[in-house]
Amino acid sequence: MSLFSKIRCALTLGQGVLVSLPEPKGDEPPFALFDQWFAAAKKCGIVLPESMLVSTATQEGIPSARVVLLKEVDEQGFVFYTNYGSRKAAELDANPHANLTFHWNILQRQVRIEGRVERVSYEQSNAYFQSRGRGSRIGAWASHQSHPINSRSELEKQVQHFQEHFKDKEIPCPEFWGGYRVVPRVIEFWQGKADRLHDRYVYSREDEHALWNVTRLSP
Ligand SMILES: Cc1cc2nc3c(=O)[nH]c(=O)nc-3n(C[C@H](O)[C@H](O)[C@H](O)COP(=O)(O)O)c2cc1C
Ligand SMILES: Cc1ncc(COP(=O)(O)O)c(C=O)c1O
Repeated sequence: MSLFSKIRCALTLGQGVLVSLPEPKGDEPPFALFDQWFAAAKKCGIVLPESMLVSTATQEGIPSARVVLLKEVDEQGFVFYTNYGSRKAAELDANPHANLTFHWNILQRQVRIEGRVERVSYEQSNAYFQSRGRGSRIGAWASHQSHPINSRSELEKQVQHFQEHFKDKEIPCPEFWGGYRVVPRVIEFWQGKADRLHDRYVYSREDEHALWNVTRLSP
């Protein structure tokens, strides 16, 4: 084992390369395992463990991907917040399917999630929006995300405009900003192991009312 691997094992208390994934049982849902891995990622010092790659595609199947932050997760799905006028939103409106990919480097873990996508309610978006700092709330109003802008000063003018507009007032969540929930149909857990002989388990279900199946995949 290389020095780097030894340091990594020490830092992560042997999670990752040293510990095999427990054999999953029959039709057990994958959420408990996701929670366990996410908690481990938060504990081991990874910067922004909640960052994930969101891949979308146009109706013609042309893909695009970008990093966003996971803000809520439960058995209903995985929620991130964004601008409903952005490129990703246009792609999701036309083709409501996405893939989420987490890579927790030091733990040698990857999780890939596939599923249909729906918008969360305005109430849910507003509840999250109100938890953000005032600057980020103004920023959301000021930015036409993914649209061309002539200069930074144009953006700053927009910021100033909304600072004045909302001076001493509550800042509501804009109708053009909110959450998307990815309702998982497939979740793959990948645990890096020595000699590239990794553990891979893929959980899948026909739809969100069906039971989960789990299968081991070759590395
Ligand atoms: C670490 C990190 C976290 C980010 N989190 C978000 C996020 O939660 N929501 C968001 O809209 N953009 C987020 N961004 C910006 C996106 O990567 C992207 O630039 C933006 O959403 C526009 O993407 P689009 O043009 O494909 O729609 C984040 C970027 C980074 C690097
Ligand atoms: C443009 C944009 N929107 C939303 C977010 C979500 O994060 P937060 O709500 O913590 O600002 C980010 C995070 O980087 C971001 O860059």
